[in-house]
Amino acid sequence: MTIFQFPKDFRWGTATASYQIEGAAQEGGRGVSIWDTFARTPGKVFNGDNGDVACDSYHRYEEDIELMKKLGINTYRFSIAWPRIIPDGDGEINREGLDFYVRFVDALLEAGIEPFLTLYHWDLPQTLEDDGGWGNRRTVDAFVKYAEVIFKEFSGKINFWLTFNEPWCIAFLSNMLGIHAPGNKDLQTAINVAHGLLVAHGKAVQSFRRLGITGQIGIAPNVCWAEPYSKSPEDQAACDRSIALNTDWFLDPIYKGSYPQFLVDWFAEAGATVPIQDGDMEIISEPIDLLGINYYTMGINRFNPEAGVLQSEELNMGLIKTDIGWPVESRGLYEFMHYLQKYGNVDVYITENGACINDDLENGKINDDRRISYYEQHLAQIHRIINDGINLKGYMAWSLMDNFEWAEGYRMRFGLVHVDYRSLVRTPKESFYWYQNVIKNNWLEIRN
Ligand SMILES: CCOCCOc1ccc(-c2cn(C[C@@H]3NC[C@@H](O)[C@H]3O)nn2)cc1
Repeated sequence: MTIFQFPKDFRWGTATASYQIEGAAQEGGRGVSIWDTFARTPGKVFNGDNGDVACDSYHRYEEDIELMKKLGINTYRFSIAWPRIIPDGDGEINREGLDFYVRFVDALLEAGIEPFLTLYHWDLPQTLEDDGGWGNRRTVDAFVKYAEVIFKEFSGKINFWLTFNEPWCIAFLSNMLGIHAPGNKDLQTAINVAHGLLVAHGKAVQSFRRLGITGQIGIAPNVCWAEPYSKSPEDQAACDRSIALNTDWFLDPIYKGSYPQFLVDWFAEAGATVPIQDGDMEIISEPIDLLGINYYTMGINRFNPEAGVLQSEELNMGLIKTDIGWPVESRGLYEFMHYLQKYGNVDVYITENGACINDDLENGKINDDRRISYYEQHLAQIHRIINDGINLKGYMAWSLMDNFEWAEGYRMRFGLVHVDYRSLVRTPKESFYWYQNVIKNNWLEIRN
């Protein structure tokens, strides 16, 4: 038996997102988001699933908070649906939508749970996408208007703020690969989206400072850690490109005020350029207070000129995989956190980490041992990272409950709590009780 003791002020939490859990898509004055549109486009989402009902957390959030209290978390990461606040994107404020989140945040605080808010977790008002989306400065200005409404409403109640969740997914997964909403498949569009969201991030941080909003603000990139298949420079360079597109492409502008030149040059070869306007980089590099890091898996990559715009191919190395097909390899989290130190020993929270394990109910229980094993491995690496002196301040498991997993619909389950999507009955899995014990003890026991 090995015991890993965590720091006494370490934050333990779980994470969700508005479109994935709320449902009530046509209630409370909510407007249409790009995910409502994308999910209704034939062939985009498995089984034609959508977020119309999801986990019905819009109506069941008090039940969800009871589960959080039972779990013992002190931090809960969630997102606000922009289309509930300003339904057409940049017009009138929908007070009914704002009041829903006021009730929710007050209930979290009443339960002694710290709200950890993501302003944008992918549900862009469709009206803005129709007018060019993140590549149009109208959307940038609309985001700042939306953010300022939330800042003013929740200053003093919320102390942890994230502008964007997984900017690589927003820009490249959704606009170069076309796998997520809005489904574009164009490199220049993706680069325009990435730049637009970065300018929006910077302007929102400037507003946050100007308005004197309480707490700390940052952004939550998702990690792509990759190690070379061989010692060849070509394989290492392929890994460098993959890692940098998820991380450096966004964090270099924020922390250094410029894009990583080797990738700018790489994209120029492909005929794509960054639409930088005067003053943009100064705006983007407005200092932030924290980083959220989302880690799921890592790859062994090699150079392959046929492997997409980055010419970086991830190989199947025969590792154990989760049910969504991602290799279970916690070592990448440790390696990435040391890679991240090039931006300084900044305050970091793991804002997403978890396993897609599709175990179902058996005799009223869900024996998701594979999820427990995944968490054991990753929390052991978290302890190792802290022990190395890295400022890792907290951990939020993805996810509190099974939910709408984007293009995979409801077939892929990441939750510590099982959701029956017909009855909406929530059932804590064995991993819930395992995590409950880790939180209660504030230590991890690795079984022999
Ligand atoms: C076949 C080619 O494939 C290219 C990569 O395609 C993907 C798809 C999906 C992801 C992905 C999904 N998640 C989990 C979510 N994070 C945010 C939260 O909302 C979770 O639901 N993280 N990354 C990455 C890459």
